[in-house]
Amino acid sequence: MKRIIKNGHLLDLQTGTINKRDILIDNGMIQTIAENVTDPEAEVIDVAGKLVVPGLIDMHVHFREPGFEKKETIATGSAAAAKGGFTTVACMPNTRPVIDSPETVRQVLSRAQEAGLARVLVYGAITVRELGQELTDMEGLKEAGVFAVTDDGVGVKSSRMMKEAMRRAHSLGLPVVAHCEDDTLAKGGSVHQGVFAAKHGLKGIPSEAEAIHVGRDILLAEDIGVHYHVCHISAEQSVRLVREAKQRGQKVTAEVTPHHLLLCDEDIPEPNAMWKMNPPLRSKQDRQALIEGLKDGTIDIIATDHAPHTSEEKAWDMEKAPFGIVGLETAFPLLYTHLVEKGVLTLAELVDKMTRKPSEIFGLQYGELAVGKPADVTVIDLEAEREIDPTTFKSLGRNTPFAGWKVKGWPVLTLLEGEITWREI
Ligand SMILES: NC(=O)N[C@@H](CC(=O)O)C(=O)O
Ligand SMILES: [Zn+2]
Ligand SMILES: [Zn+2]
Repeated sequence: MKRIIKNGHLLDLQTGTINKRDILIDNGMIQTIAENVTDPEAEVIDVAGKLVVPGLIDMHVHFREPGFEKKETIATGSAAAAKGGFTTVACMPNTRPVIDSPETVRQVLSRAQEAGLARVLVYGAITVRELGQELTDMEGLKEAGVFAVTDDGVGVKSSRMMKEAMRRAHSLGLPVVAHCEDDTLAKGGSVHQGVFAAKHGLKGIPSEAEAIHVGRDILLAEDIGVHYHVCHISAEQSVRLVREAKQRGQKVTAEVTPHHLLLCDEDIPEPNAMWKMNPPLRSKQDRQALIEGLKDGTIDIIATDHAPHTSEEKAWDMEKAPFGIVGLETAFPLLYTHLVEKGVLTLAELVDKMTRKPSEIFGLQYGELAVGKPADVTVIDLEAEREIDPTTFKSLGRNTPFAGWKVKGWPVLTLLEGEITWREI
């Protein structure tokens, strides 16, 4: 089937300029991009005045299937992705069973295929059941389709285990993606060790709990040459370590979440698990360092760490409730409103860090609007302003601290390989 996305405002990521263009899609691929395209066989969708960008890519989501289908399923997570303007997402393996076997990888991929609303990439675990005791069969995982390995949810405790994992992953061409957390420092904490923790007498998680792993892993990776990627970077010290490693030419990359870019511990109104996530919201100064790191390229990409939990679990108190907040359906409007409109990032910088750059660092084929590429296209209404209302989410997770925030820049049309996955235009 042919489609024309007509009169869109296409953003040139290099120059930041916007050009009015039509996109002709045929057979799931972009066939033509030009000022005026006509084709009598094509369905025309007029998106006059709306921003047209490559389908957004989120390299860090938790879809909870298999095992925790009350929190999210691959189908509901994919629907949330589509509504949020995402066409490609990468699923973390901390499911039950953990995605540590080829069989589970195949199961997740086939569920994603059935749902059909997002392109789902799958991370395999580094260690069996993410227990840090024994490496997974990375070769088998790769054959089954994983593109990278991680034990997200927990840090890999043993340096020896991490080093061996890096060697094995590197020999297979798999990036090692790390949740950096030294649990001897972090254990029992529910918020950042800082102003808020002190005020409320809560046990804090210090920044070093993250930075120690970042530093350790950079040292371990140096000789091996593996692509090492830091998940949800949150502390100033970690940013510094990644910056230095990059300056030395090491293949190190990092991601930051929308919440760590927009919030700090002082923004937490009172102890309430909607504000509980791992790593925790850190200090104002850390938040500033993340923004600087993103601007100077130390931090490569933005990823949501979409982590749905049930309302029941998130109603528990701060110490008992699970860590995590959802992100797919709010990421773009939040970042557009609070970073682009306020002049912190340009629109081209924001879009780049959510499309082209993730594709580049992980060697994917997506994230670009160009002839001959898969037609992953997201159309955004930059003027539409709405309050964030968790009851309207496609995600089963309603856990967000951003409920009630009035934001602009909502995705109104998402196409995955030319097929409509979200539309309100
Ligand atoms: N980020 C979180 O707060 N929670 C994640 C785990 C993780 O990303 O480490 C989860 O699985 O719920
Ligand atoms: Zn994590
Ligand atoms: Zn995560």
